[in-house]
Amino acid sequence: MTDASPLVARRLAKTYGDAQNPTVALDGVDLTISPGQSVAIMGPSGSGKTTLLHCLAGILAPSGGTVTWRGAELGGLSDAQRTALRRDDFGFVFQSGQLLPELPAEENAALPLLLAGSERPHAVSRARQWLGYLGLAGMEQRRPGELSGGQAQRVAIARALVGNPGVVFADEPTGALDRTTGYEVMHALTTATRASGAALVVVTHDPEVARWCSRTISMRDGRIIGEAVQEAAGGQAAAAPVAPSAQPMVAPTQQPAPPAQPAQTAPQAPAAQPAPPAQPAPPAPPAPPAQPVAPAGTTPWGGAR
Ligand SMILES: Nc1ncnc2c1ncn2[C@@H]1O[C@H](COP(=O)(O)OP(=O)(O)OP(=O)(O)O)[C@@H](O)[C@H]1O
Repeated sequence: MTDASPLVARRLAKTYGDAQNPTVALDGVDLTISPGQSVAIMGPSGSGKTTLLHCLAGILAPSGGTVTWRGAELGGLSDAQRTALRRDDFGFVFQSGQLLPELPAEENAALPLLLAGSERPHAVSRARQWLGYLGLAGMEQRRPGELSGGQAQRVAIARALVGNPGVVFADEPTGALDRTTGYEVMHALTTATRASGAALVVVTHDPEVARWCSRTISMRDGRIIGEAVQEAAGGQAAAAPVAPSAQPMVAPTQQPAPPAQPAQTAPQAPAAQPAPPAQPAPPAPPAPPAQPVAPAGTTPWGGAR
C-alpha cells in the first residue's frame, strides 16, 4: 500500500425514516483517519456508532456531507464502484456469524480475493499465510462450527486482511466473546492490522477494548463529543510489540513488507495480556477446494445492503 491519503468524513449526516418521522443518526461528523491509525468509536446505544462506520465504509449512503478515500468521494461512485472499493480497499470484521458455515477456514479467509478474481492457488495461499500468522496453522480445513468463537474471529480477521486493504472496519468484534478471548482477538486484530499498514476503525461499548486503539472517539446523539489519544501511540501497540519474527509472511506481489515499527513499551497495557500470535507457518501448497458460493447482497464486498 503506497497511498498515504487518509479516510476523511466532512459534515457527515444521516437521517433515517421520512420527513414525518425522522431519526437523526449522524449530525455533522468531521473525522480524519490516517493510514496505520487505529480508532475506537464509543458512545451510548443509539448514538450513531454503527451508522458512522457504515457511512465511512460505503455501506450506507449518508444524507449529507462527504466521505473521501484516496481522492474519491464515495457519494460520487456508482454502486458497482462502491462495491469494488469495499471488496478491494476495505476489510470487515463483525461481531459474529460472518463466516460461511459450509466453507473451511482457508476458503472463508480467501473469499475476498476469490471474489475479486484472484487465482485460487494464490488466494488460498495468502489466506493460509494470514491464518498461520494469526495462530491458526493446522486449522485451515476446519469449518466455522469446528472453531471456538475466538478462533472464528481470527479467521474473520484473516479474511479482512487477505486483500491487503487500506482500512479495516470492525463492529463490536469482541461483543460475542468472553473478556479474555476478546482481548486475544483485539491483540490479533490490532497487531495484524498494524503489520499490514492498514487503518483500523473499531466500534465498541467496552473501554478496555478501546484502549487497544491509538484514538478513541466519543459519540452522543449523532455527534462526536470528544476524542482521546492514547499516551503511548497505539494502546495495542504498546501492549503488544510485534517481534520481527512474528510478522506475517509476505507475498511480494500484493502484500507490502510489514512496516518496520519500533517495539513500544506498555504503560497502558490491557489488564489481561493475551499471548502473541503464533509464528507464521510456512505456506503450504493450497488444495483445490470447491468453488465458494458468493452470498450476494449479504457481505460488505457483495451486493448492496
Ligand atoms: N435502519 C434504520 N432505520 C431507522 N432508524 C435506524 C436504523 N438504523 C439505526 N437507526 C437509528 O439511528 C440511531 C443510531 O443508530 P446506530 O445503530 O448507528 O447507533 P449505535 O450507537 O451503533 O447503537 P448500538 O450501540 O445500540 O448498536 C438510533 O436512534 C437508531 O434507532
